[in-house]
Amino acid sequence: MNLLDQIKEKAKAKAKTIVLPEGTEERTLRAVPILIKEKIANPILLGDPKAVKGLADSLGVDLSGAEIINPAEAPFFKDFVQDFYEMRKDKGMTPEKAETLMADPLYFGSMMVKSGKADGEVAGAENTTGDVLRPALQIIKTAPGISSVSGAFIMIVPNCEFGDNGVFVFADCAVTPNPTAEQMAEFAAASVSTAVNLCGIKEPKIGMLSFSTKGSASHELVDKVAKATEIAKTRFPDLQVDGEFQADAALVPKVGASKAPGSPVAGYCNILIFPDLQAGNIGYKLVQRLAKAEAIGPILQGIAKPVNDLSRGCSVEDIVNVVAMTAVRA
Ligand SMILES: CC(C)(COP(=O)(O)OP(=O)(O)OC[C@H]1O[C@@H](n2cnc3c(N)ncnc32)[C@H](O)[C@@H]1OP(=O)(O)O)[C@@H](O)C(=O)NCCC(=O)NCCS
Ligand SMILES: CC(=O)OP(=O)(O)O
Repeated sequence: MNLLDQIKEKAKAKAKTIVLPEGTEERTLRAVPILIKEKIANPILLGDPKAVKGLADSLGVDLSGAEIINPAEAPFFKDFVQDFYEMRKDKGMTPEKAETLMADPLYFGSMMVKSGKADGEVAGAENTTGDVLRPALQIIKTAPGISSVSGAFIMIVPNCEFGDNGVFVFADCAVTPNPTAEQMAEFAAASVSTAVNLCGIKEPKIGMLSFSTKGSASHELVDKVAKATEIAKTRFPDLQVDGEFQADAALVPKVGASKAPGSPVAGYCNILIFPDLQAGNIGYKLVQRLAKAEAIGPILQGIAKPVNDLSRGCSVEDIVNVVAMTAVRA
């Protein structure tokens, strides 16, 4: 059974409820009957039921079995507004603003997860990552002991001898534009949990990426990655992590042995931690498009309850996969 099928099987066993705030988005609607038929999750669509059903009918999509909730008309809407106001009043929130924001499906969806009315949330087929993440970060917040959320992609590269038989975790590809060395170290630790729990990778090996390998270049950007490597080794002594590495030194055994002799992971990395979001986001999209890799994510790591974003370029199948992943983590 391939990795995606394994994840779907795990999701089926959990039968979780996943809220999909983009209830009038075509690919999301097309994903719903697949989720129901394959019993991957119980989906809740947000939006005006008339508009949601109208679009579904025009697309020939059967929504039987899916719950549809119009945020402003939900019986618990006022409670959500009050809770959100209490949560944010020290940050300048007013009752009026809380009411307006809670009518937005992305805020309402995060509140459903926070309150336990849904086990997880998936959005981002039509909204930007920033708009999906902001309510999640404000309402659901980070898991205990974690200060920064990151976004990982599971990359399944066809015909690839590197990584874990072509399976990799890439991070951060979605959240923090310019992480500090401390944040990069946290992303490395969080990615191990994604690699082990979602990908079944038995020996996670982390490469901290740069344009330099073990001091081959001198620059403050390289210093940040070297520092992140040291912090990761000190703060998380069980991790198999090394750097700074160029991508070839991280991935290719021969190059790793020649550029970073003696490194326990050079040439064998299956988790790649990027030095900033430009590199991470560009890197995953290049591998996805040029190597025809399956890119599943971004999977939000370090958040207290599972919320996952989608790329606006996602397919119906991508939505089904990310919902399955979300259900497994719920
Ligand atoms: C993540 C992001 C949305 C943060 O939003 P923002 O509105 O610019 O930032 P703010 O600094 O006001 O943060 C909003 C809240 O999120 C929290 N936050 C921001 N980044 C965080 C992170 N990495 N981890 C945990 N919390 C974070 C802040 O602490 C703040 O919480 P508070 O309001 O309770 O104090 C923003 O950094 C972003 O847009 N990132 C890039 C996303 C993107 O375009 N990715 C590429 C495509 S996938
Ligand atoms: C993850 C990502 O890059 O999302 P989008 O393509 O929607 O910007």
